Amino acid sequence: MPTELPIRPLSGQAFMPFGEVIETEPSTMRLINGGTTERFHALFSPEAAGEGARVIVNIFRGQPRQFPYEIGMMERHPFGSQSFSPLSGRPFLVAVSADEGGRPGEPQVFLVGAHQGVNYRRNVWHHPLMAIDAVSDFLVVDRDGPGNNLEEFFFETPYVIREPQI
Ligand SMILES: NC(=O)N[C@@H](O)C(=O)O
Ligand code: NI
Repeated sequence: MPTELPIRPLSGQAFMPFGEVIETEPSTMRLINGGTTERFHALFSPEAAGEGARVIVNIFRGQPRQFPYEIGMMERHPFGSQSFSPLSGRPFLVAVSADEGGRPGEPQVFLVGAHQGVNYRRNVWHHPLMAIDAVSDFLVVDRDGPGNNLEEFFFETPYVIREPQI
């Protein structure tokens, strides 16, 4: 029987072990362009490890997940970070896990607001993109280069999440 996972509110604190929340955090703001622009500075630093690696910027167009949704697997990218910033003005879901002896522990699921993004630090277990409600575009900053940058783990018994209340 799949274990149901709660969907938690996202905060920088709660997400700290896994990466960064990309948002207009007041403490990061500095005025530029003669005071006409607020720069929320250095929210995270992309990681791209290995000879010949580079940071790249992509757009992912995600199909909405149907609920109840089974989280049957997690993945991680050993050579680089990966960030998702919504371009369609809709919230989305992320699931992350601590590493437990080389496999993901029980996932933690967060609802990410339409004006927030997340950056998964290098080698952090996460579930692939989970768009909700409608086809949604995301600006994705991650790593390109030689080597296999994808490790997947399939759970013996999937977890399940219900439709988030938005
Ligand atoms: N495979 C791919 O580029 N996407 C995943 O890494 C993901 O986290 O969505
Ligand atoms: Ni990924």
